[in-house]
Amino acid sequence: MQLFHSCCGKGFDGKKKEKTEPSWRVFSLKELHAATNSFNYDNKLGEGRFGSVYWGQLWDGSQIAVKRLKAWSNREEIDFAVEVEILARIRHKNLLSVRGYCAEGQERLLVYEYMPNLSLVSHLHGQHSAECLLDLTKRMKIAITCAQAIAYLHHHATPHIVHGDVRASNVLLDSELEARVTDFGYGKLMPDDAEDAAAKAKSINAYLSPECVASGKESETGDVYSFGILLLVLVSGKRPMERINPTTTRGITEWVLPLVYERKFGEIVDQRLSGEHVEEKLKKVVLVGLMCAQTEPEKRPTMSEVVEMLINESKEKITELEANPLFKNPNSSSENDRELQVPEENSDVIAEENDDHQQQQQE
Ligand SMILES: Nc1ncnc2c1ncn2[C@@H]1O[C@H](COP(=O)(O)OP(=O)(O)OP(=O)(O)O)[C@@H](O)[C@H]1O
Repeated sequence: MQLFHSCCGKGFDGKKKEKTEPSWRVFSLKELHAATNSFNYDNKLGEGRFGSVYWGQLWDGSQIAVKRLKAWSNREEIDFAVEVEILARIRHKNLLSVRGYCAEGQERLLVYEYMPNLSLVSHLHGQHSAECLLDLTKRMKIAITCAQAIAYLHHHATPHIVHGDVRASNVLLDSELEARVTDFGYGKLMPDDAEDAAAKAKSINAYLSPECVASGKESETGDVYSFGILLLVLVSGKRPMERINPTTTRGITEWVLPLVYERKFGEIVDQRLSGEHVEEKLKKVVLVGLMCAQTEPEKRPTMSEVVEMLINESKEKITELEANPLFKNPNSSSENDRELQVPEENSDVIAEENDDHQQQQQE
């Protein structure tokens, strides 16, 4: 199908795009085979719910990541192309947009710019974690720029987009360790049979809000909840769900909240970072993370408000934030009991990032 072969440099409506903005285009299967050494196992970067990702290099030397989608072959080429084009038009400096796609025969592939520093997960818990490349400044910047990227999807993109899968493995890092949020808008692209698999995977996703788990539906407030968990993971270096004994797991909010009641912020902060200054700065991130991860969706801030809270440097703001009833110890007041849901004990799975497969690939 040649539908969009002539679209390079133009939007769907035919208007010229900014010259400086990298444009999307259609790739041929032959070109992607050549770039990835025929999807060689050695080129494989990892595997997610929707397929495997391969590193590749184009004829001009540029590096790409190619996501080879599984179970999409029944998706009509034209529907697929239209949906990809909508996603490809979403541009923000902290979003990793689709650079192009390939739809030939049974194959459906998405092409992205290659991110040499992989994902946030590999820096917090994976192959880069020992190097501790993410200092305080970088973590603060990642928190703010990710919030801005998601706020852009919610409030400024046309159409507005619910990310639906905000988590550390979907925050990729470029050569400067700057964040690029990826994997947004997949809900629209998915065929029905893949949706079931996705729903299953999501039911064990520790980033997912209680109402999204219950309804199976994505929402902006659900994204805010997931972003709250992401902030807590970023500050603490902990996983979103940890096994505390052979039969019990504990969600990150369940661990953080009692420490916040006692104002023991130093114990929450990743021990690889140290010092008073670090604790003070990251305190705000912890508080904002908990505000986002409240059980009741209507009590969560919007992503624009989250951005505002994160960039505001004033001490008064932090004091104001800290005075929120949410951070009062329920044992010292019967009112305003815990607003945050303490995740139920789960003896079946450690609902982590689904990143075990990823780490196996990378280590
Ligand atoms: N553009 C990219 N540059 C570098 N690595 C990438 C890129 N895109 C994906 N990866 C890596 O490929 C692996 C698989 O990514 P993928 O997005 O398919 O799954 P995931 O995000 O880990 O899981 P899920 O699909 O369930 O959200 C991950 O290790 C990810 O870090």
